Amino acid sequence: MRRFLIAGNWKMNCGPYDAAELLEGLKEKKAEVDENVDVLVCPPFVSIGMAVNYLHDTDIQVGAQNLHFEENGAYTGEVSGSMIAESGCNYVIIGHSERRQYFGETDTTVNKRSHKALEHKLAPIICVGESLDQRKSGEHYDLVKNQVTAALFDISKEDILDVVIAYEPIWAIGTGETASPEQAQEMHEHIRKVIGGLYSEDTADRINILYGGSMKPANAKELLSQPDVDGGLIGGASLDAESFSEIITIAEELS
Ligand SMILES: O=C[C@H](O)COP(=O)(O)O
Repeated sequence: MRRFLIAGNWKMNCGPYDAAELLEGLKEKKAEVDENVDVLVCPPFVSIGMAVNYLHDTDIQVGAQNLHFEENGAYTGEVSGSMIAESGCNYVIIGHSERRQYFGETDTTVNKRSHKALEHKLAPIICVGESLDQRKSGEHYDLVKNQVTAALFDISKEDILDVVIAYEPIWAIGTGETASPEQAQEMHEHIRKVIGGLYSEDTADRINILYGGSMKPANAKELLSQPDVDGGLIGGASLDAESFSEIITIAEELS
């Protein structure tokens, strides 16, 4: 039985002071969360330590937004999986389209990072999704299939159970334009079939597939009601304690 995962990706927002304010608001509204819903915030690296300390007495977990695929060494500006795990995180976002677009992330590095995350018992939230042009030209299903297949290369049948996939159509990220519930469901079902083909149907049934792209309280119910939508990876709306907690409440009501 899958549980909803409501994850906030803060992106490059909220240093420690702003993070404290945001988490204070979130704690007031949602320190306790229904047992069928997992809640996660992914602050920038500099705010992770503070968030972990701040949230230790709540049901809210903390994750990172990226990790390096090497263990340690001369990689100025990078942060390793062991450092993230040691900081108290249990999830890490990998392959977000913004990293693919601005920082040269490829399917190969997404796969390497996913292996490294799993090695450190961090659940990788692997992001996939198409651009508007790719959707218009009808290549979105193949593209997402290839992204998922490449990301999961050589991941064992045991480790796959800790992987989370986030479907984030690039055209819906930060644009206010959301995939319709039908579009989200179709792609999530497709992703589940791809995983079923790579592993087994039973395994695919156990994997959480999140939707990301302008999810907010006004559209969360419809999106989360789709049978293959198991939660959200939420950008803008996670920066507002009220909106984020409203989405959590919607998930609780649906679970
Ligand atoms: O990781 C989160 C996604 O990029 C969605 O961002 P958004 O909710 O601001 O559209």
